[in-house]
Amino acid sequence: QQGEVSNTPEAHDQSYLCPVTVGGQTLNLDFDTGSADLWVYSTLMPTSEQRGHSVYNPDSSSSSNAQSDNSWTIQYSDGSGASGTVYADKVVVGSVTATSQAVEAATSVSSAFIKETHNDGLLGLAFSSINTVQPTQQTTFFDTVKSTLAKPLFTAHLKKGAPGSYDFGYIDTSKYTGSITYAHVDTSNGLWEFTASGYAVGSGSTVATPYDSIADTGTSLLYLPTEIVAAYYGEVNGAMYDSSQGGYTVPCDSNLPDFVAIIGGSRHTVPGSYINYAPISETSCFGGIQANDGIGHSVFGDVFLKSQFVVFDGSNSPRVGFAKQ
Ligand SMILES: COc1ccc(CN)cc1O
Repeated sequence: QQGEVSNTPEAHDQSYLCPVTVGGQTLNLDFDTGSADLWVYSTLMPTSEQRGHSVYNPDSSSSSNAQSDNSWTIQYSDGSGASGTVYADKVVVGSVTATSQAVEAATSVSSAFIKETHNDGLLGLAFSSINTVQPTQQTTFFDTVKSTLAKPLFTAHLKKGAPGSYDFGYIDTSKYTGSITYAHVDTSNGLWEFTASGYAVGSGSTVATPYDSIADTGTSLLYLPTEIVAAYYGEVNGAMYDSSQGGYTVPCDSNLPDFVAIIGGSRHTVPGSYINYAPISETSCFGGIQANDGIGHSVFGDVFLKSQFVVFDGSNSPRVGFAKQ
């Protein structure tokens, strides 16, 4: 099988949500290549926390089966989290169907999620080795359906301020220009982890330096080594590290330089305008490039990914591919 589902950006392209049917009930989920749990808002949560969301009601699904011995709890790098119980149910993404997918029904979610009123949960697309269900670890939607897909891959086509798509099982050549360049993925941390080999700022010269990175659709910004971040903002008049904001800010009227990442031996360019992420005040804007301190690797999040067509190849030698949109 193969299929396509649309994604729609939240404000500032902070996240991208896709309609998914779970036991015949449609929820809008954040597809996250940085985690491996499919969890949903549910009727098991306090009613007040459900308000404004579409929720999964396992009792009203004719295809749900409680996995009563299993539970889950997840913490994300931004400090948010959720926990709950587990059901097996039918999950449909576009036209791709998992007849019995582990659906992690939330009993509790952290305040950061409650604030995202259109987000009804996450669909993890990292490797199942980091799924949090205990005592019996479960597979991601992609791993559940992979053997039934025409090709064992999915693609991400995220756009700046406009709907895009995720495709499963095929590469739509109309969604990119030029060629796709691939980088080998190291799956030992359960992530789409690769090594970028250099960078350039604007029209500046290319600096060859390897940096361990992940492709993460569930992270909004582009997190890079501190020396690369300093080199970038060193080219921006009025840029500053503002500890009260927790990162670099730029004047909102800046003409920001492009950022070029060298991956798979090719140049992949983020337009400077994508690096003006969101206004903080009348004149100050939060930078879309921030330091990766404390994360342990660089994170190619939506600020970068929305300039690319990205292939997540789950074959026996996993790799990520990037092409210009
Ligand atoms: C609070 O919102 C989120 C927290 C964590 C992730 C996964 N990186 C996605 C979210 O939308």
